[in-house]
Amino acid sequence: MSTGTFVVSQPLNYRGGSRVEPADFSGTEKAFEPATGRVIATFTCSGEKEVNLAVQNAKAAFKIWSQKSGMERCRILLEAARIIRERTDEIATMETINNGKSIFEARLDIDTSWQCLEYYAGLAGSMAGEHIQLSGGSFGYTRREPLGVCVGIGAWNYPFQIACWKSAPALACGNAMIFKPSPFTPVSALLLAEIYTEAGVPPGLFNVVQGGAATGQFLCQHRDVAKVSFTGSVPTGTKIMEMSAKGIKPVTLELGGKSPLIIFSDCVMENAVKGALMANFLTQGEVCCNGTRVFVQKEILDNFTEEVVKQTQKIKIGDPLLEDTRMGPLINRSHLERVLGFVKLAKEQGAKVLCGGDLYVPEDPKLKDGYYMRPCVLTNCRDDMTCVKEEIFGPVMSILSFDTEAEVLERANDTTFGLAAGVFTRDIQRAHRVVAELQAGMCFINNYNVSPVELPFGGYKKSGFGRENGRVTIEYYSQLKTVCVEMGDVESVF
Ligand SMILES: NC(=O)c1ccc[n+]([C@@H]2O[C@H](COP(=O)([O-])OP(=O)(O)OC[C@H]3O[C@@H](n4cnc5c(N)ncnc54)[C@H](O)[C@@H]3O)[C@@H](O)[C@H]2O)c1
Ligand SMILES: C[N+](C)(C)CCCC=O
Repeated sequence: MSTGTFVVSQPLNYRGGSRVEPADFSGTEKAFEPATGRVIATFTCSGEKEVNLAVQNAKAAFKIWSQKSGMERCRILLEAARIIRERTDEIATMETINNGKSIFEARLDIDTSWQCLEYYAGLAGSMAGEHIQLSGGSFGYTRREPLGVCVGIGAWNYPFQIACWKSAPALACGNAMIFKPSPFTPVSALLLAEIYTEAGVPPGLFNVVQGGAATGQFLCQHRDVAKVSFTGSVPTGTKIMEMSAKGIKPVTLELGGKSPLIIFSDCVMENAVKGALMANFLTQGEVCCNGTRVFVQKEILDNFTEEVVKQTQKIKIGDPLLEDTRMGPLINRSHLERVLGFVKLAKEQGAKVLCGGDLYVPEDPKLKDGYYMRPCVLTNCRDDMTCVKEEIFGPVMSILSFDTEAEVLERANDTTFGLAAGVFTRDIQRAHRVVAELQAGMCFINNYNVSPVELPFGGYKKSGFGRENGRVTIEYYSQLKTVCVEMGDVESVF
């Protein structure tokens, strides 16, 4: 498959074990190939009737799936993980075409997707309650039970990975899931649905409904939906929480960020520079946990900045399906304009552009309508500038200088977000002291944006709550039942 050739011809909803056209609709959407600006799919957004049908199917599948033993679920999830791994190139290609990220990166995303299924397959077999001895031979025990039909709502930056990070723990715990991708990236979740079916899940256990806000609302408000796991922006997260509050439904919110990356003067400079690039330019900077506020200790500011700019200018931008491309186009035209607008405002507010921050037009004529920009490094930044306070969600790094540990900690924490943070230093005591003070759910020491699925991921403050990945996520997709067993006679107080 090459850039500029793919079109979607099959239905994009998945219900009861196969692709279907929605029973009704609440509008239409177009999905693009960001590399060329071409429309690759025009699809109908699901209405209330389609959402009801998806819930009915999920409920029927839940009855079968929740009765299976953990080991039975484990085997099916392992088979799905195996198929994803085997089809990595095909899935990554689809992701690259619809999202714009480089094929090199998309393959890494698919790796953390099948690894997530493997990890929760392992936990499915070992999920267990407790036995508690009581007086007189009586006892109690706890059962970890599934919630029922869970809804997953995804963002467009990691379409396949988000679907896996939500569905793997949900299914491992015995739940069914209805997943709604972002209307910008509707394609790859269908591959996951087909893979689950091929691996042996009951029809209806994992369904895909397409659409935007209206479809999402039908899902969140449905009385038979037990839980909502959402990845997206803070404003939408607020609405999801309000809707869930009305139904007393548990929610997981994976929201935005404006994370600090702190570079102390005793760092290994080469690693710190690589870390800053990893923290800012993966997926064209469209990453929730990016460390976009790069605080650099004064003594090394000039050396660090010079090296970061040099490495940023070397990033190969272009056709994301080419093996040597490391930065593709942004998700769509309006987002590209928004990101360029942030750079313009940063300049007006006194920041200095050291490189990039402008449109990039690749030489290949088929890419001329794509949404490319050069990655940008800003200096002369102050904490009160818009580029330092707001989530840009594009390839824009803001460099700030600092003197002392106490000062940088105060400035790093001075934000309503709290998704991630990073520290580069050779001083092991300082590294741990600093991360203990950072108000962020995901902290990195001497690296950034790596994502082993064994580690819980999620935010503090307005970046959300609940976790994805790691053992703890089992608690977000299950509920605890306590059973108290009397072995003697009832001693009534009446
Ligand atoms: N913390 C994380 O793990 C994580 C990961 C990726 C992206 N993000 C965040 O996501 C944002 C970018 O993604 P986006 O632009 O797709 O976010 P968004 O909030 O616009 O949309 C996210 C999803 O919510 C749906 N939606 C929109 N309105 C809705 C409503 N009223 N009810 C129900 N569903 C609704 C959308 O259709 C989409 O599927 C950024 O802020 C980024 O930081 C967070
Ligand atoms: C895989 N990363 C880079 C840690 C991103 C996780 C999801 C955030 O947008």
